Amino acid sequence: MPQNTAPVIAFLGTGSMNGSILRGVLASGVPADRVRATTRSADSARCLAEETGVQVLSSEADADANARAVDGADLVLLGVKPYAILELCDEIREALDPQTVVVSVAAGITLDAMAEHLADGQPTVRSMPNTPSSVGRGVVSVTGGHHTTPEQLAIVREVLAQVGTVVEVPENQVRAVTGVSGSGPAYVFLLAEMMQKAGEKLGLDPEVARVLAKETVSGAGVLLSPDDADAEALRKAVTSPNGTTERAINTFLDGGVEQLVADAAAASANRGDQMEEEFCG
Ligand SMILES: NC(=O)C1=CN([C@@H]2O[C@H](COP(=O)(O)OP(=O)(O)OC[C@H]3O[C@@H](n4cnc5c(N)ncnc54)[C@H](OP(=O)(O)O)[C@@H]3O)[C@@H](O)[C@H]2O)C=CC1
Ligand SMILES: O=C(O)[C@@H]1CCC=N1
Repeated sequence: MPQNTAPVIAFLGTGSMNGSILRGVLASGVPADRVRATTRSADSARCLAEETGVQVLSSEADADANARAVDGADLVLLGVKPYAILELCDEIREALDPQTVVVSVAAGITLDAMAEHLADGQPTVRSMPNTPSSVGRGVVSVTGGHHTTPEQLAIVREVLAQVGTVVEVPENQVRAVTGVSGSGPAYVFLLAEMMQKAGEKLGLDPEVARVLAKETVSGAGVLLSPDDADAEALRKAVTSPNGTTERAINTFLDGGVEQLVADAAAASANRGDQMEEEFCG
């Protein structure tokens, strides 16, 4: 994306997720002056501005921070907690240009609910990203709203492609995306935490166990990175017949790990459904 024609992006609510996308966008070469951001507290605005060089406004210090940030923006990424998304739509509704595309990264907030809280015809996109976006290795789904043209969706895809792989899904599959990749990095980090604890139980020094667990998980992630990488083949390459790994893998499988992972992904997806009922009515 040529830098001088990069769309102007406003990140409203720039914490863990929107902050990851913002960092990924900047790392891809988009100049800081094409980006603005908001947070609630003045402290987090200051920290983010110092770290990134982006103009960050705080709603605590300026009640109009969000409305100011969307002025002249081509894209607006809503990254507050789900319960606050529709209120934020109300807040910025009058300040938005009719062509500005409003992208929500929130779990459990539907395109219909967003449309009800924005001006008629405002283009919207529902997205489900994940935090590896901060290092350009995110995976993110997009679903265009009723008033979003293919060209507008293409611009959103192009921006999000700066921070990872983009897939397009129908809205009824966002719950599944959430269960697999939105929440997914936490499953992998949990595994790393558990591997560290297992190492300690086996007698390793805690720091040595931490390094072994983290390097193993991140190294395995790198092996799985190429487009044609195959998780099953990579697993088999570690697993000698009647060797040590086979015993470990069988312990996982006999303990029901496959069902547990399916149940965990379904629990995440179901919580997304529940949030739709709670917040979108
Ligand atoms: N975390 C993740 O891995 C993922 C999160 N999401 C979605 O991202 C959204 C945000 O989650 P997450 O990033 O984890 O949450 P965080 O709490 O980390 O970030 C929320 C941000 O919103 C800011 N904020 C709160 N109220 C306002 C306001 N009125 N105006 C401007 N900014 C405000 C907060 O400011 P301050 O820092 O000052 O409190 C904070 O920066 C959620 O909707 C979630 O469903 C989606 C996919 C993955
Ligand atoms: O935990 C959550 O609700 C958010 C959505 C997906 C990842 N984090």
